[in-house]
Amino acid sequence: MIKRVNHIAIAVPDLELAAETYRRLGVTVSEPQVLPEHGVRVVFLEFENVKLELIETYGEKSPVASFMRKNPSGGIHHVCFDVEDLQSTSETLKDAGIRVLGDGPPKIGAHGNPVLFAHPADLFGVLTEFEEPR
Ligand SMILES: CC[C@@H](C(=O)O)C(=O)SCCNC(=O)CCNC(=O)[C@H](O)C(C)(C)COP(=O)(O)OP(=O)(O)OC[C@H]1O[C@@H](n2cnc3c(N)ncnc32)[C@H](O)[C@@H]1OP(=O)(O)O
Ligand SMILES: [Co+2]
Repeated sequence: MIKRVNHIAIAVPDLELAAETYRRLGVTVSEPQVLPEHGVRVVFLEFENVKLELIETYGEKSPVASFMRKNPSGGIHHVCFDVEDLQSTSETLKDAGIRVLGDGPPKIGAHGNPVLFAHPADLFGVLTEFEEPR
């Protein structure tokens, strides 16, 4: 089901400051993207072997707001895996007793691909995102 790591996300209190910090460390940083449907602003850090996603809360109902209240300096927020088929992934997760978050169809993520999230309490304390590359 899981093919590879797509990205690791770090929640930050100030996206511009975090982006500038990584630029100074020699990292290629994308332009900020606003994703109102996900309640975040995001930039990507490009590495040879993996992408990192820096996320900042956006809007009144950001799913990251509560995490930031508990972790005001920021912290590792989620890991994302590529999967072949999101529908069968959703069914496999549910069969394994792992809660899939949200009740509608998968949202489109920052890369233009459908994504879903599984509850951190059911995956060893790690919020886990699954993405189907198209
Ligand atoms: C950029 C777009 C997209 C992409 O394409 O890559 C993204 O990545 S968007 C990223 C933001 N979106 C999401 O996070 C969506 C899924 N998340 C959620 O639905 C919620 O955040 C949540 C996981 C259900 C938590 O909701 P919240 O309102 O924060 O509830 P609580 O504060 O009560 O948390 C419940 C429980 O879970 C623990 N928790 C919360 N967040 C995390 C986390 N990131 N990692 C690990 N654990 C987390 C929290 O501490 C609570 O634990 P207990 O206190 O033990 O109950
Ligand atoms: Co993500």
